[in-house]
Amino acid sequence: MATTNLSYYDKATIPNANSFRFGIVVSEWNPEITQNLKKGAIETLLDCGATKENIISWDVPGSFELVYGCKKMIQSQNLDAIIAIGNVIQGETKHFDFVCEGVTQGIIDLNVKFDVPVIFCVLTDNTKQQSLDRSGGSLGNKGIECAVAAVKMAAIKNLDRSSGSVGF
Ligand SMILES: Nc1c(NC[C@H](O)[C@H](O)[C@H](O)CO)[nH]c(=O)[nH]c1=O
Ligand SMILES: CC(=O)[C@@H](O)COP(=O)(O)O
Repeated sequence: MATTNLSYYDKATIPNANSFRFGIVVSEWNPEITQNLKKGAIETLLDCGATKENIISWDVPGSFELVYGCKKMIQSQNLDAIIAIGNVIQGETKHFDFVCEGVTQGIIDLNVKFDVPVIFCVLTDNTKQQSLDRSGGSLGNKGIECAVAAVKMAAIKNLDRSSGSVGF
């Protein structure tokens, strides 16, 4: 099923983020897209209770470098979740496939190797219009969706053994 609305969320189902520290790593490729994703993510984190002081942001050259940037951020910062933001648009060659596979597998590896949830906020689109539609356009903003995911996963990260289910 195609994406319908990436921007809707119900704050009643989201934990308060006021005690959580968030990282955002942003690809510089397609900045018109990635900066809108970043804007949506930050606005949503703040709306969910996060403070500006608890949100740190680094830029990397391209989506392929998101993996290394997130790794270094995990190793050097005390974070509860990271949002990896990128936009890969199909070109003439198979390079799209390798970049998408590399960043996807790399982020999976980070979630397995380290104890900080890394949220996959990478648009992998056939056309620029698809990216525009999903970064504040007709289909909403993937950055909003991923910020909500980051808050929810930060809550799970901070569960202690005595906690029960996390009711979202
Ligand atoms: N074509 C896109 C790229 N390509 C660059 C790679 O991400 C990487 O920086 C390069 O291969 C050097 O390692 N990156 C994107 O984020 N989006 C694209 O559409
Ligand atoms: C998606 C990409 O990696 C971008 O560089 C497309 O380049 P190309 O047209 O050479 O496939």
